[in-house]
Amino acid sequence: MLQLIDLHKTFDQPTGRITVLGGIDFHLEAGQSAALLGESGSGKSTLLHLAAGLDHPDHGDIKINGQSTRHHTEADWAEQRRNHISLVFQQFHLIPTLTVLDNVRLQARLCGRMDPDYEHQLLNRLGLATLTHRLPHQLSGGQQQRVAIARALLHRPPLVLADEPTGNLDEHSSESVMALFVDLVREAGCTLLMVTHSAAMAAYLDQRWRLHDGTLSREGEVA
Ligand SMILES: Nc1ncnc2c1ncn2[C@@H]1O[C@H](COP(=O)(O)OP(=O)(O)OP(=O)(O)O)[C@@H](O)[C@H]1O
Repeated sequence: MLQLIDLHKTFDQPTGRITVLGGIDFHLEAGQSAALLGESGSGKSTLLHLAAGLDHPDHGDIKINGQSTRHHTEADWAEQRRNHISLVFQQFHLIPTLTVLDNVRLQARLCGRMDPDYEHQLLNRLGLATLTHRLPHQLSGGQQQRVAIARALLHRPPLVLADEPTGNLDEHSSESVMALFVDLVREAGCTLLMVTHSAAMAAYLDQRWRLHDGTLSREGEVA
């Protein structure tokens, strides 16, 4: 489903050029979930951005569903994100002028995959059923995160890329929401790559990978 082949990424900084990803190889089968671990600054967000086409590698290839993205234009990537990839990032990127319900429906509408039954189920499971007419600023951080999750899953995208929120939610509520998120991703049959700082969360996923010194290695499989 998602394949990263010899990905290299450097950045120019005032002190010189730094290599963040120095030849990354990674493969995740459809329906599998993987945790991406690593110290702060090890390149986790960079890797996620490359996999989503929000930034591009110096060289290497990203294959999604077996298709190379090497020659993708920005329009191709936008189409890919609209139809095949959902992003759940630390900033929830809700539209402030739209209600909860319209925010939840946003991506499904864009790609023409509305599903009233699944929408009903998602809103209930995520505790949003009574909040559908509110605006994002009338929600807590945790509620906003759950809206972002519902929006990411309503159209059942083949690939979900997630950056676990750390700063603005307390550890307990963050972990319980992310555990529910992983359950929903599994039930929807999506493939998941998730940055997490939590060992408990990582153990909940099928695979664990660690970024260190520009290389990615797989850690012990979870039974
Ligand atoms: N656009 C950029 N220009 C220059 N340097 C960058 C850029 N984006 C990231 N970096 C650098 O690349 C390195 C990896 O950053 P990245 O955000 O991917 O790390 P991370 O593992 O996600 O960190 P954290 O866990 O703190 O979020 C850091 O040293 C960062 O300063």
